[in-house]
Formats: sequence, structure tokens, C-alpha cells
Amino acid sequence: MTTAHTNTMHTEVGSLEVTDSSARQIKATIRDVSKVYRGRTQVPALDNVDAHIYDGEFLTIVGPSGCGKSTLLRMINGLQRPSEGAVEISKSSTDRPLTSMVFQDYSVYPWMNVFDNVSLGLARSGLPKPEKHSRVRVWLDRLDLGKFESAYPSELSGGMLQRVAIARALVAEPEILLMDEPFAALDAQLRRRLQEELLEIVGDAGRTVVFVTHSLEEAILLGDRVLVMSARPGRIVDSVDIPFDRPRDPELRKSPEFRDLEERLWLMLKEHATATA
Ligand SMILES: Nc1ncnc2c1ncn2[C@@H]1O[C@H](COP(=O)(O)OP(=O)(O)OP(=O)(O)O)[C@@H](O)[C@H]1O
Repeated sequence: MTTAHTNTMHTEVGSLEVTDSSARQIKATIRDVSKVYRGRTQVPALDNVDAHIYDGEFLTIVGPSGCGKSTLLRMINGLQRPSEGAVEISKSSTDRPLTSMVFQDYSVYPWMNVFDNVSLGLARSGLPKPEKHSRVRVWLDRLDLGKFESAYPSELSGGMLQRVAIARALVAEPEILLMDEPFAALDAQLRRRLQEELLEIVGDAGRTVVFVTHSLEEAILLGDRVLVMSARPGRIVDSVDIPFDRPRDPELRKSPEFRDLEERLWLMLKEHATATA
């Protein structure tokens, strides 16, 4: 059966499904989602993806190149429709957007200064101007951009541009923050710095985040749970809970438990690395 992407909104928090013993509330359900890109050739990108996103969790997604990770994020934020199946998001508030997305390529507007780029996140919020401005300033400070609010993108480094994109996504306080390899274009040092900043930002707030990455280390360091996908057409082959408490010290990456988990995920990826269509 072919069903359109719905982003169904259950407005009553009390109506949320609760399924497991730890009573995690489900924020979104990806129900039997398949996607075939139809052009001169047909590209099956996702095959019957079934998954929950829990309220307040930091979910990371890993999988071989081209397995449909970005496609899945685009289905969650409604940029694309599934060929089959549906994505349902439980909305808890009427004045927050369902999702905001951060991409790998910074996606900031070169003709707007930092302040205006971040303000765009609130363009449809309906908030009065003074409140908008104070919320923008909170996030500029939080992401170390306070001194650069009048600067233009051409004056900023890659790391700062990505901070602008993250601030713009966060200022909107989306129900789900979607991040598609947001640090992939940064050099190793900057990538670590931004990982650490993100750890601090999410550590205290119980935000719902879905984060796609090629880096298993990043997936474990940041995630509460890792979804492992197979090669194209992507399926979910496993969901692995990350057993480390928060706040997390980035030094955690050196521990034997961390390295064991990384090895386990690597073996899973290797097993499912070959495309089947
Ligand atoms: N608009 C499109 N039209 C046709 N094929 C597409 C389109 N977008 C993506 N694809 C194909 O669908 C498959 C999944 O792409 P997608 O970008 O979702 O994978 P990914 O896992 O995010 O890739 P990567 O790891 O390289 O970032 C790939 O084979 C890609 O070439």
C-alpha cells in the first residue's frame, strides 16, 4: 500500500504510545518506510524501515555510504515523501516546529549577517521582536558567536559557519533536531570541539536529536542509541543502546568499553556493507 508522508500530529501528550519497560515515550514512528527514486533508472533507497524515535533521546544513525541515511532524515522532516509507509511525529506544543535540520554544508545565507541568519530560525514563530532578539542572543552566546553577530559568512571559518547553522536550528526549539553529518566537512580538531560543545548542549536539556554520521566514534560519544543500517536499499539491522551516563567526558573515547562497542558496531556494519539492489 502506498501512503503519503503524514507527519501525523498527536496533540495530546497523554495519548503517546508507551511500549517498553523503561517507559520511554515515543516521539516519532517510522512505519514501514520504503523509498524508490524514480528517474531514468529506479533507485531503491530504503526498504521497509521501521523504527521509533524516543522523546528526549539522542539517536545516531550509521550505515554504509549511500544506504539511505539522508533520505531517511528527509522523510522525517517532510522534505520528501516515502514511496510506501509513513512517518508520524507526536507534537507536544503548538508553537514549536516539528523539526529543524542541520546539513553538512553549513547552508547559511551569504548576504545575511550572523544575527539575521540565526533569526531565520524564528521567522515563522510569531514571537514579538524583543523576545526573538533575546532568544537569538542566548543561542549566539551559547555557541560562542556573540562577538560575531554582525559578521558575514565570508568572514567566518567553517567551524563558525556550522555553529551559525546549529544556532539557527536550535533557536527554533524544534520537537526533533535533525543533523545530517553536520561535522563531516570540518577538520579533525574542529570536529572534536563541536562534538564536545554539542555534548554540553544536549547533555542538560533532554532534546530529541537524530544525528547521521559516518563516524562510529561520534555515534557512540554523542548517542543514547545507535541505529545501524544495511547497505542500499537501507534497512535497520540493529538498535544498540549506549551504556554511558551523561554528562559524558569526551575522554570516554579512550576507555576499553568504548573501544569494544566501536568494534561491535564495526563488525555489524561490515556484515551488512554490500548493496543488494
Ligand atoms: N534525488 C535522488 N534521485 C535519485 N537517486 C537518489 C536521489 N537522492 C539519493 N539518491 C540515491 O539514493 C541512495 C541513498 O542516498 P542517500 O543520500 O540517502 O544515502 P546516504 O546513506 O545518506 O549516503 P552517504 O553516506 O553517501 O551520505 C543513493 O544511491 C543515492 O545515489
